[in-house]
Amino acid sequence: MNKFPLYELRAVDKDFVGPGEQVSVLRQLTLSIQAGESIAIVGSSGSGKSTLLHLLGTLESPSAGEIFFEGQNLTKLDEAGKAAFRNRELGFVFQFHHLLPEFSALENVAMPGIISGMKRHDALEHAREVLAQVGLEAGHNRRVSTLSGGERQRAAIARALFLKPKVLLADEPTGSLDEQNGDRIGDLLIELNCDLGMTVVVVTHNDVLARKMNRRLELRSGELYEQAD
Ligand SMILES: Nc1ncnc2c1ncn2[C@@H]1O[C@H](COP(=O)(O)OP(=O)(O)OP(=O)(O)O)[C@@H](O)[C@H]1O
Repeated sequence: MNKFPLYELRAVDKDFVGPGEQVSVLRQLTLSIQAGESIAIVGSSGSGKSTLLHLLGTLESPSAGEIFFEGQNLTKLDEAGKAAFRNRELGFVFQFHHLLPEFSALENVAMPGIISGMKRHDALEHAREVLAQVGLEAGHNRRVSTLSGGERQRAAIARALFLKPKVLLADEPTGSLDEQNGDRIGDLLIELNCDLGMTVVVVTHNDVLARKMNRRLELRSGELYEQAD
């Protein structure tokens, strides 16, 4: 067991500097996330949910404070170090899936493996297994442009899982889906959390999805509040 929390945020600020003004989005955030938790980040539009997710994903850097991952100070990493960290530990899922429409689901899912130097045959083989894990075994040879919204989001989750990340960071993963498909994606995220012990952090406006997670953190006026059940 690692004695450190998975994530630890210490007095994190995030400001954006615009023309003539500075917007203070996150103020003095303190947060601990343990391995195996499932967390929803909620709050009104513009409250800084995506910004917080981007900080956890090292896609943005804090303006002040520090972010640790298993005791390692992420704030001290250079760009190459951050990229290596993201590849090794994180899977990302976004609202609009960001798959390549002209390639098959299988090729899209195998992409992180092929990019990281795996043999194409092995990458495709593993992609097949991961697609089965997300319930998309039947659609793997179809081009992404022919898949439904729910199927595309499953493929996107499979791609995020391909390199076996410890953490899945999802930004509005059900935002472009109807209620039923959104619900299924929420169940899938919980399955991955429970069955694989993967830590899941989702940013969402979807209350049903948020309630599936075991912790809900609400951003209000730049501060974080733990919501009670
Ligand atoms: N790169 C940036 N440059 C300047 N301002 C930014 C940048 N990214 C975010 N912001 C600002 O920070 C604030 C928080 O944005 P963020 O996208 O994190 O909110 P959110 O809670 O995810 O919103 P939504 O629910 O609408 O997606 C907003 O006022 C936004 O305009």
